Amino acid sequence: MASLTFSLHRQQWRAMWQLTKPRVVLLIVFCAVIGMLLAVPGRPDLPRMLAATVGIALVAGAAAMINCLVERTIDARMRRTAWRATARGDVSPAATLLVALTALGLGMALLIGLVNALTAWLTLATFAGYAIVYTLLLKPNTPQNIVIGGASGAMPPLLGWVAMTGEVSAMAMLLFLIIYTWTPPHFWALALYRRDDYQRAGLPMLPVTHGARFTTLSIVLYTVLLLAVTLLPVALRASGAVYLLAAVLLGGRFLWLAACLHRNYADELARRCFRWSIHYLSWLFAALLLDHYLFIALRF
Ligand code: HEM
Ligand SMILES: CC(C)=CCC/C(C)=C/CC/C(C)=C/COP(=O)(O)OP(=O)(O)O
Repeated sequence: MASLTFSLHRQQWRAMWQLTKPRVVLLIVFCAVIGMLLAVPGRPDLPRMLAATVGIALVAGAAAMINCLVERTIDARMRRTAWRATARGDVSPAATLLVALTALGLGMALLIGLVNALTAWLTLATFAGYAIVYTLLLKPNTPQNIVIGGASGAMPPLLGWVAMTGEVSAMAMLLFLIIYTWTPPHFWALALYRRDDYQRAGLPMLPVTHGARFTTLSIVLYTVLLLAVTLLPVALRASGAVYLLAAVLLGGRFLWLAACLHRNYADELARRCFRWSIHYLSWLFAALLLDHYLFIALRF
């Protein structure tokens, strides 16, 4: 097995890297790091933070690789994913499994050895939630797949928080709740303009099972819920005016796009909505952090 890994060509390593879904993992890690920084009032413990960041990134990348491995036949049937090395057969399942398990092992070792046990076990549960529960059980069987499975995608800021404090707090759960309610509009916007892919692959995504009209309405409702949830940190006095302004402006644009999509569906608009979901989450978390540091600076 070991010689298998080392005999991979440079091109195959590049393909393996793509299987980790690097851009998704980047945003996951960004949210985890913000969870870490929000958890501590002053200067964070940098070595612990670095170990937690690399550990979470390795486990998240491993989860994405297992997802690509399990879904290689389905991926081959979809235009969006047919290029993946697992779907094309450019890397063998055994090599993919070995690299993923190595990343998982390294990530867990870092979390257990240099962070804390609670973070390590919660990260492992998140791995299992995505790579096994979502990928194997939920995704092929129910249109609520991402509503339930979204729980694993929502874990990163909570993991970051626990990495720095060793415990789960109300604010950590609130950060989880923000990503949890963000996930359905994020994914359904993409599933709408990719519905032919999902139909061909035989996956019961909401636009395939319930049609575009029901899906756009669901996006609007979840976006309203998201806007409400993002106001909770202010209601609980954990965040201030800068964050409030960002949450209202960013959420307002998300809701406006969702409403336009529901009123007048077009694939291009769904694509814009999906792209905005990513910018939205990035800016919202950046605003949480800015607000946190402004609060500290003004207090002293
Ligand atoms: C179960 C929950 C989720 C589902 C089902 C989902 C689904 C998807 C899908 C299908 C794509 C397209 C990927 C591609 O074309 O390669 C995507 C892209 C993306 N997702 Fe998600 N996602 C989820 C959670 C998350 C989370 C938690 C984050 C980050 C915090 C995230 C960030 C992104 C980013 C940044 C992209 C763009 C990737 C690129 O441009 O290559 N997603 N998502
Ligand atoms: C911290 C940690 C261990 C996190 C693991 C959780 C994780 C990687 C969540 C990402 C969610 C994601 C990439 C969904 C893609 O949906 P999909 O798999 O349906 O998309 P696809 O059709 O592109 O494969």
